[in-house]
Amino acid sequence: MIIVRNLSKTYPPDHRVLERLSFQADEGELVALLGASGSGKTTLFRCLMLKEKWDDGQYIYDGKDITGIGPWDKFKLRNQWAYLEEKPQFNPKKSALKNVLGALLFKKSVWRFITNSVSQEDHMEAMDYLDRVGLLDKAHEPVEKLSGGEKQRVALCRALIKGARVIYADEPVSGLDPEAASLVLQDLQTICRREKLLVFCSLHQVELAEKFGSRIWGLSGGKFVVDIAGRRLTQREKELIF
Ligand SMILES: Nc1ncnc2c1ncn2[C@@H]1O[C@H](COP(=O)(O)OP(=O)(O)OP(=O)(O)O)[C@@H](O)[C@H]1O
Repeated sequence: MIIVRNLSKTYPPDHRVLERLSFQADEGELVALLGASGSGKTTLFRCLMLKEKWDDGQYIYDGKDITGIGPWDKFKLRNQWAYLEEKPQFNPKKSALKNVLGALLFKKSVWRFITNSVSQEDHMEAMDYLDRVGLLDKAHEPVEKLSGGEKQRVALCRALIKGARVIYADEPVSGLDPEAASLVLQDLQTICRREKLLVFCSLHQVELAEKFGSRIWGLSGGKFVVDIAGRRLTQREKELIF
């Protein structure tokens, strides 16, 4: 699904953050990305979402070379990608359902989004997606009253309903207690397998990467120092990453 060859990224004037990264990642994979603070995890995600310019490298998505595509093609592709951040942005006073409906209407047409014209079918679809992430009973709660883990699941729901095929989850469980963190990652894992999505998830906690990643990457010094199928890391691997 994604093939990257020799991705390099430097921030001006000469801070080289990513150094000739190459990889292939496919649908159904949950790639847990580990790395110390400042190792370049967010930069990597931003590069893959084409929000940052690359110095160098080749980017193949779904068999097409998208390295130098123009703004319109980028816009179309970005609809297939979703970014889940540590603190998701919502309209806090609106219910979970209305926040999810917003993403659905925007997908269908910008005009419907602006006029907020919701059909019975849209309503059912949004409820169905909330059900998939276990939030049916919170559908009518204002988002500001939801817990951190529940907010993440609303964000995941918005990503799913807009039809995302690749999800970049940037430290989605920082700030959550261990139980809530596990629940969010479990949802991501289930949905990744069931809907055959490709999920990249940056994490600070090794145990969570070991438990939920089908693959684990360790980023250090701008390079992948670990790229393995999900399993317990050895002490040596941990030392390479941190
Ligand atoms: N817009 C920018 N301009 C210049 N330098 C930047 C910019 N964004 C990030 N950096 C630098 O690039 C390096 C990597 O940052 P990045 O945010 O990708 O790391 P990270 O692994 O996501 O860190 P954290 O785990 O703390 O979120 C850091 O040294 C950071 O200061």
